[in-house]
Amino acid sequence: MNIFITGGNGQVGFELQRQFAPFGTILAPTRQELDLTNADAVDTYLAKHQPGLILNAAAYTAVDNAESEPGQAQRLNAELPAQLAKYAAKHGIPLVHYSTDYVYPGNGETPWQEDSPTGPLSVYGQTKLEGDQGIIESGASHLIFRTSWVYAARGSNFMKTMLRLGCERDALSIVNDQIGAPTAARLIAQITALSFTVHGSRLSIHIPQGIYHLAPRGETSWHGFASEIFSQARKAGEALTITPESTAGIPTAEYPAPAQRPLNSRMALDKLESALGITMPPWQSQLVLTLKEHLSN
Ligand SMILES: NC(=O)C1=CN([C@@H]2O[C@H](COP(=O)(O)OP(=O)(O)OC[C@H]3O[C@@H](n4cnc5c(N)ncnc54)[C@H](OP(=O)(O)O)[C@@H]3O)[C@@H](O)[C@H]2O)C=CC1
Ligand SMILES: Cc1cn([C@H]2C[C@H](O)[C@@H](COP(=O)(O)OP(=O)(O)O[C@H]3O[C@@H](C)C(=O)[C@@H](O)[C@H]3O)O2)c(=O)[nH]c1=O
Repeated sequence: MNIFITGGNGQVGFELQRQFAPFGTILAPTRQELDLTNADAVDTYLAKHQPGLILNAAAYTAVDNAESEPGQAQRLNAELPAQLAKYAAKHGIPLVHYSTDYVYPGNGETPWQEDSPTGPLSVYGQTKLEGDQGIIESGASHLIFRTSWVYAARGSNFMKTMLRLGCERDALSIVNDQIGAPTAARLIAQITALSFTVHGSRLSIHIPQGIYHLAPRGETSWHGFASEIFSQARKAGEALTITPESTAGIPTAEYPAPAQRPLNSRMALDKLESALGITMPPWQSQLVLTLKEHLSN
């Protein structure tokens, strides 16, 4: 069976390639091989390769740039998922898609449920929400995993930015009033694989289809995440110029950016945990693993 992974070179896509390799032939074309902004090229690719499963890990993830490039974000985050879902529905194959905490409005302190009212604050969040809606409306067999604050040993992410700045700077100011859960890309791929069963040469979704929050347990701020990165990196022997005392927590208002971020990115995990019969690990334990992989590269 052909397993079509979009965004296979990204943080989540790369981990999906590793997780799903035992289950079929991985097709993960690079941007040069298949430009996903070209809808006709995507249709031609699907017709040629006839995948038995689609894992859509491609997205326009540059949150600030999306404000000035809404057309690109719309194509990647809204139209592409709907296009893939239309194909999946027509051919009776499952589709997995990844969405974000940025679809929620960010008010209050209560964790969002999967059916909480949405209210994106940014072009990125709005286009991602439209992607979710396009999949649900398509009638395809699907899983939509809403995750948050993704990081990995590869790609560009907050952990790697902090490790770089932590070796270059004496002091850093980091927002401490946006609260959420940093999620390792590897965990996302592992949970995705756990959601499938093997039937002969085919894979099928074995939990009820729909939207699931996918994040580790616990919560922190970006400042808390940075502090844990610095603390674990120091323990692992990294020569950092930054110290815990020189890392200041600041309100979002003091870190102006083109796109507004939600303050409350807490996401309830009960639906995923009960569907899979698991307890998600604490976010700190995932950082240990990812940092170890990064430092060994
Ligand atoms: N990063 C995060 O913090 C979060 C991410 N998510 C969601 O998780 C999913 C995966 O995110 P993540 O792995 O971090 O994303 P990345 O930004 O790491 O990867 C995105 C991938 O999409 C590919 N891509 C983008 N545009 C095109 C294009 N025109 N043609 C072909 N490929 C393209 C990129 O290709 P190339 O390698 O060539 O750039 C890259 O491989 C996304 O749906 C995202 O919205 C949800 C919550 C948090
Ligand atoms: C580098 C830096 C960032 N920050 C803040 C900015 C921002 O509020 C926060 C995180 O920075 P980032 O640029 O990683 O933020 P951002 O790109 O908004 O991260 C988001 O990406 C998309 C794709 C998602 O779906 C979200 O879940 C989330 O992970 O840290 C500081 O306060 N100080 C700093 O020195």
